[in-house]
Amino acid sequence: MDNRPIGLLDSGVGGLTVVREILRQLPNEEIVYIGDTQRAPYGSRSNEQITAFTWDMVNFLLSKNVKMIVFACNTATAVALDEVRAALDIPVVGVILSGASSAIQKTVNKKVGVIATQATINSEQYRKVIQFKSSSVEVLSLACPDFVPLVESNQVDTEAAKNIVAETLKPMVGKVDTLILGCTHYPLLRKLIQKEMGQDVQLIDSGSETVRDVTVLLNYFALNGEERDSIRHCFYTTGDAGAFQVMADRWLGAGKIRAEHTELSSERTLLIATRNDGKTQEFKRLFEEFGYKIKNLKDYPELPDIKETGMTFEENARLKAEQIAAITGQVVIGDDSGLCVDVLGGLPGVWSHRFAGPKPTDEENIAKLLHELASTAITPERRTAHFHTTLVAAYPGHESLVVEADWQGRIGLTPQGKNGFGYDPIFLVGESDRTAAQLSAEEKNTASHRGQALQKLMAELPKWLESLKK
Ligand SMILES: O=P(O)(O)OP(=O)(O)OP(=O)(O)OC[C@H]1O[C@@H](n2cnc3c(O)ncnc32)[C@H](O)[C@@H]1O
Ligand SMILES: [Mg+2]
Repeated sequence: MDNRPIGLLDSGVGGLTVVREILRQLPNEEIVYIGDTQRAPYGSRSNEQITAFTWDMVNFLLSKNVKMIVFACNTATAVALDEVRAALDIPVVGVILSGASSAIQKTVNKKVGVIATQATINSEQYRKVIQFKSSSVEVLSLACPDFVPLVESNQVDTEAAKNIVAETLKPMVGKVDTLILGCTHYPLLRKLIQKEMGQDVQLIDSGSETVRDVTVLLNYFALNGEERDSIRHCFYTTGDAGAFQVMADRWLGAGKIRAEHTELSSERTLLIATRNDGKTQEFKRLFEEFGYKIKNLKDYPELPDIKETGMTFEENARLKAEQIAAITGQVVIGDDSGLCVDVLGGLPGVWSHRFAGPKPTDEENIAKLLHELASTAITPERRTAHFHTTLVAAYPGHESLVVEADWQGRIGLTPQGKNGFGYDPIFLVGESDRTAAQLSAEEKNTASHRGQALQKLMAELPKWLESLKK
């Protein structure tokens, strides 16, 4: 027995259709619900944003001590479920598998339709699951981007809703005998959808199918709640609590639950232990994609200068990250990077910044390097080099997370290009004759040592951040 609540997340009010089933089928379970109404709809957002927002909701639910998380949102399931599930040690359930399985059981003519948001359709998750389980079933998919806004703005009973549903479903009508409502908002439009598709078409509510899986998991992991009087459900929205309440009253019955407004800490801020503006600019763009804001040491003038006394990139990155984390008590990302030229045995390497002296300009470092290579390395084959980045995420009292990446290229004969920083004007990328300083910021970030290292960091960071709570 376990009386902790079940956490449900959704981009808005759609997940209430799952709540209704939980209240009906699992009366001993307490619910904590978070709807990110403020940032809905999710369906037309990028995968990076959907994943970042989903993590905001997951972290919120974890702070409420939930025993299981239900993604009551197809879009979040399609895009972020696997990542979240791998990172957490409580059960995490999504809506897609259950809806797909039910459709396979119910179709007679083996033609199943899926209507969902653009992101869910793009992910092809329903098609993949259905055809993996039963390759003879044909799947017809249709994105309905206008449906969620209709529901979120409480317009389901209007003439406009009727017209939009009719117009949108045209390509689906007459083609299937079973239709998956692949978005938890859509059951709120059920009557209109049924009318348009015809009474013979079976509509599958993927959310309510999911509750069956929740029941199985509660039994399997012995997580069922006891019968008790003190059950208090908590419903939170990042948008307007009043508007959410109207939808909840209508869908669950008047006065069944009380909605509260909450903020999600979406402006997650990470401190990067650097004073280098060029690097900071790159980190800013890269981290923004994942929903993080960043600060650097210039935002904290009182912090000491950390001496880079290490002999390796990792030692230096650890020095910066771990010392600043110890002082500030927060998560800090440290980075040490540099240019390693093969014919110089890897120099300037960890000394890249101070290659030409204690406080050189980028031009002085470049001039010194070109001078070193002038006599020994004339042919392009003798001028091979790579940039290296080691990234360290540190938090006091915890093992740091370390990742690294290289970017291969050659050293040019003269500086070319104005973008980037440091040695970029003489770094010919790969086998090309363009320098890193001739690439746009996007081009550089996609390929560079720092961009690649950050991709690796982001793959592991959620799990590592989670481990800090233990
Ligand atoms: O220690 P912080 O404050 O982070 O700033 P820093 O400039 O000293 O940073 P590093 O110790 O990592 O030294 C990296 C040097 O290597 C060079 N470098 C690193 N990444 C580069 C890139 O993407 N493009 C060009 N040069 C780069 C550049 O000269 C940097 O100053
Ligand atoms: Mg440095």
